[in-house]
Amino acid sequence: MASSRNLSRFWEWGRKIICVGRNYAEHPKELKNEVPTEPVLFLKSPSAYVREGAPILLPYYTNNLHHEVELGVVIGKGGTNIPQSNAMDHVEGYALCLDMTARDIQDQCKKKGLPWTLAKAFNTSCPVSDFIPKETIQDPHNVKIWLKVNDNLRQEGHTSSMIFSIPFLISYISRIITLEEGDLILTGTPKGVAAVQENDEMVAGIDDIISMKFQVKKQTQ
Ligand SMILES: CC(=O)CC(=O)C(=O)O
Ligand SMILES: [Mg+2]
Repeated sequence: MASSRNLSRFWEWGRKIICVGRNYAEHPKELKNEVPTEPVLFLKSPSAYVREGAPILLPYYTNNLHHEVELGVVIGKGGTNIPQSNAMDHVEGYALCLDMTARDIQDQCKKKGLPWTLAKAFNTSCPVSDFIPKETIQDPHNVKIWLKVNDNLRQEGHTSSMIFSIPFLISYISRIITLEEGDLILTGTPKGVAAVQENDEMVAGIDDIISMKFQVKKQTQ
């Protein structure tokens, strides 16, 4: 029994969104980044959450907004220094997520040694599906995540290709940042990231377990 409160609308809790980068070797390779030997972590703000029915907004300062489809892990029981051996007891469920990324801004930040906040943490940068109860996904390291843009398949990856497993990530993160009920961990994206334009329609899914649809719109000032 992980949670005392109902996490089926975890995005309304306003908790942390902790993202893992470069967790599928093929993705850092396609961006000519090094494959990590330790998890790469960054955060999104709770205002990054957006749900089906509302648009993903193109930030006014980017010309290259990329999609990254990812498996999200919803934390049900918080903790610090969580051992890998019981890390899965802290999981309440999952969600399909997009880590929307202003790639041109991220490239500039990397060159200047600046943080990725503008590239990764802007409003609507974290579209999420409905909550998926833990029992629905027997093995989170054995599902396919996919994303289509205007009906063209762009990303298709298998969670068995993650470099760092979910128990390892929970344990690693909790030694640095205390995990709380309602936190969301994005576990990294497989290859195939690419740009979206205004009015593009993205449909993403986890096998045939869940799918979600979002449209991209220009931000009106
Ligand atoms: C280079 C990145 O943007 C890393 C990232 O977010 C990922 O999922 O990998
Ligand atoms: Mg990502």
